[in-house]
Amino acid sequence: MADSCASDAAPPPSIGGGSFLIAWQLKDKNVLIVGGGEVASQRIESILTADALITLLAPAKGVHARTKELIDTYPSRITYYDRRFSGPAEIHKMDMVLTALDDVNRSREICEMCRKAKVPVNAADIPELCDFYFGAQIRDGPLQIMISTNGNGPRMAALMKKKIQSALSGREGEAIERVGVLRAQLKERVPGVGGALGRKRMKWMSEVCNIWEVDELMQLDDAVIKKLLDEGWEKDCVPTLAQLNGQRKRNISRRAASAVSSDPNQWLPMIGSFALGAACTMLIVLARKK
Ligand SMILES: C[C@@]1(CC(=O)O)c2cc3[nH]c(cc4nc(cc5[nH]c(cc(n2)[C@H]1CCC(=O)O)[C@@](C)(CC(=O)O)[C@@H]5CCC(=O)O)C(CC(=O)O)=C4CCC(=O)O)c(CCC(=O)O)c3CC(=O)O
Ligand SMILES: NC(=O)C1=CN([C@@H]2O[C@H](COP(=O)(O)OP(=O)(O)OC[C@H]3O[C@@H](n4cnc5c(N)ncnc54)[C@H](O)[C@@H]3O)[C@@H](O)[C@H]2O)C=CC1
Repeated sequence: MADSCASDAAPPPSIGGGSFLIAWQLKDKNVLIVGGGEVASQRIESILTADALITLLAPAKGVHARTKELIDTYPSRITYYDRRFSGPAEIHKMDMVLTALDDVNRSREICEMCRKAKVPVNAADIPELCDFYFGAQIRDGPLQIMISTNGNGPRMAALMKKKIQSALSGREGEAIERVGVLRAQLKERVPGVGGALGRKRMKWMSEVCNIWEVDELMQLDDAVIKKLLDEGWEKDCVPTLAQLNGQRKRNISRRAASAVSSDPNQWLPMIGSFALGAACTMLIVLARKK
């Protein structure tokens, strides 16, 4: 009986086949990089962006100029050893291991050691042994966009990056930084986690982000933030920047603000019906003229 039920049931919608995208917090964590070539230099730069502590193992004669420059520039972040990888003891205190070697067998061995020690590993030359992949990156302050083709076409990831970059103004990072400050000050004003208050705070923050344009969010300095919290949060509404600046006397209500802000599905049909109505009227007028 149970079997026949199971066979009648529709198969679940396909959901797998991707990788898990996360923003890994590596600050002050230990990352081992084995190899010092050009690929290693790119790895070092990515890892430095996340404020990790790097241990670098590579014989000096194979160290790329850019790698050398990074070692010299960030001595407090990179501990460099002029030698080869020696064995499993190297990975024990590590939170992450990266290999960028011209020796695929050694790379494979290091991956196996890491798997045994349950330390996440990326081998630049062996995708099938990687616990995670690097991706093309767009960075603008706190805004971080990673493009991954899941191992299918790294060059395509670089090209997609250019496309996405051209759709951005370059001001989003600063706007997001200001939103971060507003968010922190709101939490300071109304502390607490979860519950009805948490829901109200989240709804209000979402509304601000929906209504205010990127260029307006950039103007959220301390004075504007205070005003927005006093005139908005405290009065249970989300005024626009123009309204905050007193360009219109009356604050729009929270409901009205939502109606303006929310999705175009609400107002596009209205514009459509209006246009259709206007077109019909014109046709009637023209027909009458004939
Ligand atoms: C699986 C992965 C593992 C990992 O490195 O984590 C991997 C593996 C390999 N890449 C190889 C080749 C190239 N890699 C690039 C460039 C990038 N590769 C990156 C990531 C990744 N590369 C991971 C998957 C990411 C994804 O699928 O999205 C980027 C996105 C990020 C970064 O490296 O930081 C960075 C662009 C960043 C930017 O420009 O912004 C270029 C182009 C170029 O240099 O311009 C080429 C030559 C052209 C080509 O092959 O496309 C080869 C040798 C293949 C061979 O021997 O034929 C292997 C090994 C293999 O595939 O066997
Ligand atoms: N994932 C990616 O995006 C890409 C991956 N690759 C692959 O990445 C690997 C590295 O590429 P490059 O940096 O250009 O190579 P490279 O030849 O410039 O550098 C290799 C480095 O590994 C060091 N090394 C070799 N054996 C070592 C050991 N046992 N211990 C410590 N260091 C050791 C060398 O001294 C050298 O510094 C290659 O296998 C290449 O196929 C290449 C291009 C892109």
